Formats: sequence, structure tokens, C-alpha cells
Amino acid sequence: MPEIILSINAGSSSVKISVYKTPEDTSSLVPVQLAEATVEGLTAPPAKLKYERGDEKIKGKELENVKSQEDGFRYILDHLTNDKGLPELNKKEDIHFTCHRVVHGGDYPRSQVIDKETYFHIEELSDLAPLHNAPALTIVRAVADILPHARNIAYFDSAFHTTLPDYICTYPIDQEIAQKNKLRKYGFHGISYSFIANAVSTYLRKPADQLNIIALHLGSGASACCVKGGKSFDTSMGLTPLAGLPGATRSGSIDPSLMFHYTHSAGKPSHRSSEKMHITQAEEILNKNSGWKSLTGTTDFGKISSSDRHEDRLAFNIFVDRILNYVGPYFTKLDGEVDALVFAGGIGEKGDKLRQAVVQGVRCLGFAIDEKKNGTAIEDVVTDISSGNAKYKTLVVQTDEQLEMARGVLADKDRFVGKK
Ligand SMILES: Nc1ncnc2c1ncn2[C@@H]1O[C@H](COP(=O)(O)OP(=O)(O)O)[C@@H](O)[C@H]1O
Ligand SMILES: CC(=O)OP(=O)(O)O
Ligand SMILES: [Mg+2]
Repeated sequence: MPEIILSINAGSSSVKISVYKTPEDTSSLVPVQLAEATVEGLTAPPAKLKYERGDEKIKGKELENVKSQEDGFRYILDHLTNDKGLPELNKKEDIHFTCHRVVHGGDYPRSQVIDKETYFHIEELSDLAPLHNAPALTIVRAVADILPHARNIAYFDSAFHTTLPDYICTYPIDQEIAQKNKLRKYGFHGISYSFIANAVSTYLRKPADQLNIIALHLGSGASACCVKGGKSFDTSMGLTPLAGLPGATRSGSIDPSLMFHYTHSAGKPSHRSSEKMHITQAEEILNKNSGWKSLTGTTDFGKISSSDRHEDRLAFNIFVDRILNYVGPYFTKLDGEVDALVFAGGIGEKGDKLRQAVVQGVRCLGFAIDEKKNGTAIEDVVTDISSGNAKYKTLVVQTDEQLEMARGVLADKDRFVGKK
């Protein structure tokens, strides 16, 4: 009997849920997708529903009462169980596995069944991913409440980066304090980078362990990753997802002293602090009230890209500049042995103007794109947008964190069975 897998990706501005059934052929590691639902725009209300099941499509349905990732999850679950065209999922009891994208997994090198111990450990890490871990846990709790028979598995964004060399993940600070408080570069978007590395290796017919790419996951949160021999060698996010590139509401890297000049109450608890999550005003400002929202008033990078307003141009140019701060250095870290520059994430997949500007900025390295290919809507999992005279490839990958997690369920089922 096929089993149903619900794969849940709580991002900072969206909740994406894909429904799969296990394949008839039990030796296959390819889950069969039945439906995909997204609630997006949580940082630019009203949130909107996108739904796809076969030919059935809903796009842009406004959801007045959906304000958080948990609301999004509950809405989607009702939508799925009420969809008559999805007989495999008529009732909540039909769901066997729920996969949860958890951004900060600390030292966990791979996925974990969420038992009490893992739950509390993830909760402890909430302070280090204030836009992510706590919302993901609200969904874990909702699943425990509504789907008590389902097996909950956490997939960590940080796990892909456990291969970072020590001199890359170590901050040059007092090492006793660093070790005691686990202060190091963790890196995030790893489920996406794992999907990207697999997809590009298949597309280029190159074994995954020989693949060198510079990957850019550009969504509400944005990061860069230098993949060397199929493994994460460097990445732009750090101890928390705040470091590196700016995002929808995040500043990205700034001079660490800036906050002490911004406000005298930087170290005081933010009003959002709770018993479960401690967050200072500094963290609140830099995570929630900065980035595109603070510069332009919107978190929609599509709007920013197509506008001529000064503040939108400024935001666009800042993003291009900060991305270029990583592409050149990663190119040298790979010693010029680069299989491709890869764009992914909502902005990477849809932002043709941004791709054009970034590639223009690294043209001296031998990257060039074909304007027509770049301007055409991306439909395949991997699309080559390089021009004929490019020395290095530029690819766009439609990343799929939900599929990466569901594949993990099939690959690791034996490890999960019996544990709950
Ligand atoms: N046409 C577009 N051009 C550029 N960016 C876009 C376009 N459409 C949507 N986006 C951006 O994609 C972002 C969402 O990316 P996504 O990876 O789905 O987000 P999340 O980080 O929540 O998973 C939105 O913030 C929006 O700014
Ligand atoms: C890690 C992170 O920033 O994730 P997202 O882009 O989904 O917010
Ligand atoms: Mg995302």
C-alpha cells in the first residue's frame, strides 16, 4: 500500500507543502507527487494561496485570516483533505510521514525523527534562527495535535554545511567562549543546496562528488554556497541566517558595531521575546525591520526589479553588489574549476533582471548569458541560460526543498521505522 508523505517547508515568508505517495516499486527512491500548495506573501499581506494538483490550478487566492506559518499549514491541510480530486488524502489519518524543514539544526549532521529530545533541542536553537525555528515548531506541535499517528521527521538547513573546513567555520574570537556557546558558522538553505547539487550533477552527467558550483539561493532569505566536490566548502550565512546577503526583511552582513550606534537599547529584549525565544531589539531590527522592506516599503523583489523609483534601484543595486562579493571569491576558492554558476530560490528563478545584472558583473571571469533564454519563463528543473561564447555555464534550477526531504524519507525509511 502506498504511504502518504507530507513535506512541509516553512520559509520566512511562506509555507510550501507538497503531498507525495511512496512509489509502487519499493526499490525506487522517487516519491510520486500528488499535489503542491503554497501560502506565500506572509511578509506582504494578504497571504495568497497557490495550488496545483494535475491540471487543477489555483493562483493568487487571497487569504485574509492567514497571518503566520501555522495558519498557513492549517489552511493547506484543510484544503488538501477537502479536495475531492485527491482521494489518496481524504482524511488526516491517511498521512504516514510529515517532513519538516527546520532551518537551524545545530550540530545535527542529518535528519532526525522528532521525539521529545529533538523537539527541545530545536527549541533551544530558536534564538539562533528567530524567523524560522519557532514557526517550524508551531507546525510540529500542530501536527502532533491534529495528526498524532504521523511520524514527524526534521530536515535541517544546516546539515549540508557540516563539511565546512575548520578555518572557514571558525570565527576569530576567544575559542573557549566560542566552543562553550557553540559560536561558529553553520550555514543554511542546505536542503535547497543538496537538491541543487543533485539536479546539476544529473543535468551535467557529472558524478556528484566531482561537482564544483557557485550556487545562489535567492528568496526571502538569500545566500551563496561554494560547492566543492559536491560538498559545501563555504557559504555566506553564519551562526544565524542573518549573515551574508540582505533579504526581504534582513540586513545581511553589516559592521557589527553599527547596532550600538543605531540604538542604545540594542541589547534589551524585544517585545517579541518570550519564554521560548529570547530576541534582543538589535536582532529584531536586523532580522525583521531591515532589508528590502526598510529600503523600499515592500518585500516583493519582483516589484522592486521592475520599478524606476530611486529607492527600488538602490535596493536592486545593493543586492547585485552584495551577491558579487561572493561569486568572485568562490570562483577563486574553486581555483577557476567551476562547472556552473547557479541561480535558485524565488528571486533566482524568476528575477531575470537580477540574473542579467549579476552575470554582467562577473563577465570578466568568463560568464555570459543569452538574453532570450534568460527572458523566457523557467519551466524545467534545470535550464541553461548561458550564451554560446560563455566559458562557464550559468544555470537556473527550480529548487524543491519538499522533494529533497521526501526523497530522504524513502532513502532513510529504515532509520525512521519503529522510532516515534
Ligand atoms: N518576478 C519576480 N522577480 C523577482 N523576484 C520575485 C518575482 N516573483 C517573486 N519574487 C520574489 O521571490 C521571493 C520568494 O522567494 P521564495 O524562495 O519562494 O521565498 P521563501 O524564502 O519564503 O522560501 C519573494 O520575496 C519575491 O520577492
Ligand atoms: C534560511 C532562510 O533564510 O530561509 P528562507 O529564505 O526560507 O527564509
Ligand atoms: Mg525558501
